[in-house]
Amino acid sequence: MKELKLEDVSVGRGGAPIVRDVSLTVTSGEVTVLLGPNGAGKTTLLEAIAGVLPITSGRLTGDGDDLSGLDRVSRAKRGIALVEQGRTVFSGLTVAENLRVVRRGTGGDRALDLFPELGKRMDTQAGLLSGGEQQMVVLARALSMSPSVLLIDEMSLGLAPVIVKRLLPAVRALADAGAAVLLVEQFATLALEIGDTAHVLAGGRLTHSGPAAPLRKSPDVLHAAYLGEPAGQS
Ligand SMILES: Nc1ncnc2c1ncn2[C@@H]1O[C@H](COP(=O)(O)OP(=O)(O)OP(=O)(O)O)[C@@H](O)[C@H]1O
Repeated sequence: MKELKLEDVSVGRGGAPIVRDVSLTVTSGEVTVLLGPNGAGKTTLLEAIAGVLPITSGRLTGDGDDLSGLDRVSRAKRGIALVEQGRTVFSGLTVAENLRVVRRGTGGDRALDLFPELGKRMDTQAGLLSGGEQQMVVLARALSMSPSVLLIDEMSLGLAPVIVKRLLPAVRALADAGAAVLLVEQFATLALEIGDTAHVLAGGRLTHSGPAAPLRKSPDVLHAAYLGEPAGQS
């Protein structure tokens, strides 16, 4: 899949509207950053794309094909992978076993190219790794599935910025290798450094959409968008 497209997508939880009329495109080779305050609906939107939650209205297409009728497994088979919030390693299994759970093709080897430090920890129980190393396993596991669309939900949760700085270039490398990446990240400045396009979601609506580069130098625009003030639509 080269292009994932959302057109006026709305998503609810338990009957309550959470995400409203979101339109955005995630393209192969690019990192699309999705920023926004807590509770804005970022996780809800990623879950709707992955097929965990239904879309209430709007269109979700992959290379022009309607995906909304597909369940989560079918969307995964179409190449959509969701790296969920929180580190979700199988803590009782070794790193090698964690990677083997989903491994197919050559994705696992690519994962080791990205995080060579995991090579030395293959026989270690994943639950004994540091938080940053666990997140590497989670990313490596997603990569093992050779996804064409990678949805990453706040992988930095609970990690120090120095670790996040190690992980984000790997995300950039995945996009450079051809993946379409949609990255939800609380460290806005760090995410914008590796992003091509940025969207800000506040109160369930997009309040800013545009190239990532100008936002790096415009904290005021970012701040206004976080507060829900529409600015700089493009
Ligand atoms: N399981 C649920 N049932 C009902 N409402 C929920 C559920 N999970 C989240 N919500 C509500 O949906 C809204 C959006 O939550 P969501 O987790 O999508 O936001 P977010 O932008 O990812 O926030 P955060 O950055 O805090 O993770 C919030 O108001 C939240 O209270």
